[in-house]
Amino acid sequence: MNPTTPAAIEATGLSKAYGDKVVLDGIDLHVPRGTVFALLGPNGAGKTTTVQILSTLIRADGGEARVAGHGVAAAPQSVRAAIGVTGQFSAVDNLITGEENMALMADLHHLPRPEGRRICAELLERFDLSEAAKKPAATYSGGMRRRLDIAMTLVGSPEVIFLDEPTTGLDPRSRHTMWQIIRELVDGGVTVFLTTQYLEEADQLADRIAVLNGGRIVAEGTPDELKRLVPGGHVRLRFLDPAQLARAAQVWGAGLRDDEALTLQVPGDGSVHTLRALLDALDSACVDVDSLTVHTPDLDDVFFAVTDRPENEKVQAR
Ligand SMILES: Nc1ncnc2c1ncn2[C@@H]1O[C@H](COP(=O)(O)OP(=O)(O)OP(=O)(O)O)[C@@H](O)[C@H]1O
Repeated sequence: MNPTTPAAIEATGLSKAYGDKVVLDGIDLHVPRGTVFALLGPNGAGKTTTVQILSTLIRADGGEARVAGHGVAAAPQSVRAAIGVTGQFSAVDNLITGEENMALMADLHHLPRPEGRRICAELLERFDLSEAAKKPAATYSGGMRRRLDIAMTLVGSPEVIFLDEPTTGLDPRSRHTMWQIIRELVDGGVTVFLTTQYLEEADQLADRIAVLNGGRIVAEGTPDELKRLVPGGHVRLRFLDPAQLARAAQVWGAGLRDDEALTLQVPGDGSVHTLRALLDALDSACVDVDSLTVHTPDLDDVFFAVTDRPENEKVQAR
């Protein structure tokens, strides 16, 4: 990253409370231009609140933020001119057609009519909505509506796009289409700030991920850095009867044992070498294994590890 290029999003010490409830307790953010940043967190962690502050919809109680080079408090109009926001509550008007929704956005951005029409037609085509363009948005599927929402956002050629849970409720195919769209946006130089509850989504898309919990960022890093925060993988062995399980548990005192599921979880990275040693040891102890599954650490493990921590304890990813 060129240190002279200002970041797309820069925030220090952002705080926000509703009455007694502290929602954000001093969060710092740094999102370089042309990258995807994912903000993860459990329900109610403050993800939407963060997006609302950065997109000037609400004011922070404390701290500072700059988006696309403009202060959110000092120059909200300049921030708004440089960003696009698609949220859980989309801007799509269901009563009018896709094309009319797009034309409204072109008017809002004061685009001259012919240019506006051209841009809208191009975007409808790009998001595979040309055929449905003359139908009311109420007849669109969830995936089509999200695509229309993003297409509408792009009419204003934003530098930074906030996507608040862009794929919640979409089926796997529509979710993959949306991921592809997001990748193409970034290839085109846009910065994407994404909130999601889907760890796989952050893993797939984000250059950097921050996990918000209890009003603070409790972990931050690249997906790989975050995965390194949790201990290595494990192998889960399933047995046919309690006697076999008990015998195996004697071999691995340290394993995590589930008497109901008849499983024993033992540390292991799933390499052929480890698996061979494991099976040899079971053979020597005359233990029959019904099946085994290998589990390598993923973002789920990170998420549960860092959101289980006592509040305010930040884990540094390296
Ligand atoms: N206008 C408001 N008045 C009072 N409390 C609010 C308001 N807006 C948000 N909150 C509270 O702030 C907390 C954070 O909400 P926020 O919507 O930012 O969370 P989130 O991480 O986006 O959650 P979700 O994943 O469920 O969308 C919640 O406890 C919510 O109830």
